Amino acid sequence: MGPGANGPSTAARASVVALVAPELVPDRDLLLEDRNLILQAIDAVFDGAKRLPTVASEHDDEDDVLARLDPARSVMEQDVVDAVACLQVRANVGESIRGDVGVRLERQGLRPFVVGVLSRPNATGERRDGAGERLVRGALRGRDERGQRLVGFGLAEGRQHGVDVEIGRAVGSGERIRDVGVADGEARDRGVGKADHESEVVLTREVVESLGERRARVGGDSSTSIAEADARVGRLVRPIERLIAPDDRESPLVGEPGAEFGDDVRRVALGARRDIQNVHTSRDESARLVRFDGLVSEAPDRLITLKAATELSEDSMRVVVSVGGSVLAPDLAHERVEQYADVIDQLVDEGCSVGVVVGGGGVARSYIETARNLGANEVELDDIGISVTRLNAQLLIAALGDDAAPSPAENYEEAGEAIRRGDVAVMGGVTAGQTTDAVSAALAEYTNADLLVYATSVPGVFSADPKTDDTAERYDRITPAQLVDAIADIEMSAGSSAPVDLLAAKLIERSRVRGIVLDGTEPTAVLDAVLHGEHDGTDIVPEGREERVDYWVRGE
Ligand SMILES: Nc1ncnc2c1ncn2[C@@H]1O[C@H](COP(=O)(O)OP(=O)(O)O)[C@@H](O)[C@H]1O
Ligand SMILES: O=c1ccn([C@@H]2O[C@H](COP(=O)(O)OP(=O)(O)O)[C@@H](O)[C@H]2O)c(=O)[nH]1
Repeated sequence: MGPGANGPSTAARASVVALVAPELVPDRDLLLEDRNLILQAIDAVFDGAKRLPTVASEHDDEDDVLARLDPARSVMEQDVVDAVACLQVRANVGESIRGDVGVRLERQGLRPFVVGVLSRPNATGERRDGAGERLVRGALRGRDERGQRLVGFGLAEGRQHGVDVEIGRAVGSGERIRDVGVADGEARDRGVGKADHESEVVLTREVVESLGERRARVGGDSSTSIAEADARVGRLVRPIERLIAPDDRESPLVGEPGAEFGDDVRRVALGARRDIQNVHTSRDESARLVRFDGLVSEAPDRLITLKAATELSEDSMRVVVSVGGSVLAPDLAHERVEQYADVIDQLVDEGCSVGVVVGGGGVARSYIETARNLGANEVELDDIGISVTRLNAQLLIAALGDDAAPSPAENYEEAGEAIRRGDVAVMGGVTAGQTTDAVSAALAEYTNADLLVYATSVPGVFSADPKTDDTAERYDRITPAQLVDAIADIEMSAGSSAPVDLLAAKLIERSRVRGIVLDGTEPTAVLDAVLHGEHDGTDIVPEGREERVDYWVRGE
């Protein structure tokens, strides 16, 4: 099914997907096709009068429920993607959305648990005349009374006057979550025990399971499950959840095209850099909003504009993190790898696009030494080193789960694609004659990264090797040219040690990316450096880049 085959709203959506992430278009089509199947399944549920109780929360519980949400983790966690449900509510649902849209995750044998409230049209629960389209969404996380984690993700779109479509998505552990339901606020507020409201849709576990089994083709030879496709589209829309507060009411973006949002034009995401001029951003209490005039006028529907606009967040900072093998897996302890995955998750949650390049560390050196003693030449030794870096990359991928592309990227193009898709790209070495330091610098250059962080086993770049020279002094700040000088004399053989290798330094010099070399033994050091610019290592500051004081993700 091609974009547009489902009428204007499908076309609009497809065009936005094409705008912000061209490579997702096939997935989107897949999703829509599957969504129709899901709809049919839902109809069958209705027809069979197999309705389940609507969200059974008492109104007063709401704040308590919301207070228990755990905002720190991402929706797309490895352990919660087992069941993905796409819900498409019947066409008339918008007519009756008056109160909140609730998502219920119900576990077998336990009282239904309302994970959260997706949105609230306005404070009084009344419809706003003439307010036009609105987007409601939420990422809802909580723990039930037994401490098990529940995650719900919902995206609903509606219009005040005759909704055209509503989409909800919920993600939960298949083990624990039996049903996923979306019910309109009126029904919810009444605490209806039986589903008797027209707009209620309940997707049973059976439906999820039967559809989840179905494999669908996505382009060429590859195939993917609904869950995979949906998770990918989920990552596309994830920035929306971050950008609009759950109680977002009358978003200024749902205003007149061309409305002013101040002139604090700041960072824009890759898509904006490529395609869109004239970006205005502003902040208000509840949301960070971005507007770009061109798209507003071209967009078929302002709702979609809102989606695209929020996608291109000012906070979308691109970071490449180089994690030395010696800091990622000094002794192959899983805890350290997990800590790094947590740090990367947090960067993603903060709105960063992240590429990670993983080194080979002591394991690579051991292999190289053994192979050298066996007579292997330097290129062969490098190839062995590369294999180990990729093994280490796989450890990190295992820890990152669904946030990461499933295998280490083999080249920069692949890594760049993964990043544009919204995945964390993880890679190891690529070619003999260099180290992963150079890979990181090249990836930063290729993806036009804002920042390149080297998490290594020394606390920065020194005037000499600090492990052998007591008089070595750490540079707080260094230009790429000075970096080249500082490391020019370090020997370059397979497995050799330098804070950053010479090729990397040259690439940094060429691309003028800002860099930091820091001690990555404590993974949170990377977080502080990226989010706040705080670290005890060495800043690599290309000439002419010193002025960027608003650089950090949290520009305080
Ligand atoms: N001028 C220098 N400044 C900092 N470190 C240096 C310098 N010269 C050599 N080194 C060595 O570079 C190494 C960098 O750490 P390494 O173990 O290679 O980390 P990673 O595995 O993170 O790449 C350290 O062993 C350090 O002793
Ligand atoms: O693109 C690459 C990356 C790595 N390597 C080899 O793999 C080893 C281990 O990688 P690296 O030094 O980056 O790991 P680290 O010591 O930084 O963890 C290097 O010494 C090289 O021999 C390579 O040849 N090409």
